[in-house]
Amino acid sequence: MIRVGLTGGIGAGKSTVAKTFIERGAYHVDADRIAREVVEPGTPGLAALVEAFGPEILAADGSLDRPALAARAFADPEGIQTLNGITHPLIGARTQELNEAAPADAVILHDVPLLVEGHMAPFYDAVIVVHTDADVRLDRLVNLRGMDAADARARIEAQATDEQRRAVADIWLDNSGSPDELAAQARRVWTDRLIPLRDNQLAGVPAELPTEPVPADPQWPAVGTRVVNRLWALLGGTATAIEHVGPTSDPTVPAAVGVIDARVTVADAAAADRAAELLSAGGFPPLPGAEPRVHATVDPGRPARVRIVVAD
Ligand SMILES: CC(C)(COP(=O)(O)OP(=O)(O)OC[C@H]1O[C@@H](n2cnc3c(N)ncnc32)[C@H](O)[C@@H]1O)[C@@H](O)C(=O)NCCC(=O)NCCS
Ligand SMILES: Nc1ncnc2c1ncn2[C@@H]1O[C@H](COP(=O)(O)OP(=O)(O)OP(=O)(O)O)[C@@H](O)[C@H]1O
Repeated sequence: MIRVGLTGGIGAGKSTVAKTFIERGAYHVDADRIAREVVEPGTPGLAALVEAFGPEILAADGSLDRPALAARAFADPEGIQTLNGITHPLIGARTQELNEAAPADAVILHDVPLLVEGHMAPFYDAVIVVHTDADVRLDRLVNLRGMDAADARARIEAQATDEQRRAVADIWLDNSGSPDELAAQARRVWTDRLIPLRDNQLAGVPAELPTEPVPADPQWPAVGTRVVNRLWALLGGTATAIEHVGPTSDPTVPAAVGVIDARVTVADAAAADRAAELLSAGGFPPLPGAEPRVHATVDPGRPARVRIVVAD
């Protein structure tokens, strides 16, 4: 199974991308839907919201009056913090249950608006960001969805910036064209990236690494940072240091083979064995034909090789 995070600012077009993947068999875990489940009538989540925001957030039938809560919660940063403090742990727990129920060959699509805000990017095999400029989103939310303009603005303000999303995006989908164009991009990502990634992970083999030098890519340091962050998420305390090394980490090289090389330092041989297991389970199986303790990614779109070294 692989876990793919899908995110984007409010109204960016995540639904179009999710629909395209679901039609192709993705196992959809939808944070907005879970957010509704955990505050249904009779839940501890709804009781906690009423205690924090008052009984005015309830409709006549006892269910949550969502616009009433939105008006209170998004009015100031403390309100947002209170809302998130109540709902996010409940959403996290339910998400975990759904992930555990996914079949072994699943492409789990975690549709989560606040992925960047929650610092969750390193916990996915791939992060997809759907991008639309904020002024276009505001226009669509107000004119196509009938959303209150002040509410839409407040949510955009409460969310991550484009720059923060770009920093974590393994795949960037631009939705400034038509919905059909966005769906076409999503179909290519599914076929050319996600399915090979999933199949490699199931087979326990890395994606083929390039061998020919190419002109230096200014994105290499940023990709290196993402790979290092992913490795920390996989290895945690098993590693003592994780670094982007080799030619793609050197901003002065004019050309290099486009592979992100990472070095994972561990304290002893037992930790090296543990790191190897964690890497294999997390999408970095051993690289066939290489010396022991050299692994490589299953992702064909982000070539990366990892060497585990035991500290002197
Ligand atoms: C305040 C609530 C009741 C308003 O409900 P409403 O039906 O108007 O919106 P809905 O839940 O469909 O969310 C629509 C979009 O608003 C944005 N949004 C929702 N909650 C938040 C938040 N806490 N911070 C920033 N943006 C948010 C997201 O882009 C989301 O996709 C609701 O959004 C809520 O319970 N939010 C807290 C849970 C949460 O953070 N959900 C986001 C996914 S984890
Ligand atoms: N390329 C597009 N051109 C015109 N309208 C679009 C386009 N993409 C999406 N929309 C419209 O913009 C609105 C927001 O799109 P959508 O619901 O897909 O975004 P979303 O990211 O899923 O939203 P949310 O953050 O609320 O979950 C919808 O009304 C949708 O029909």
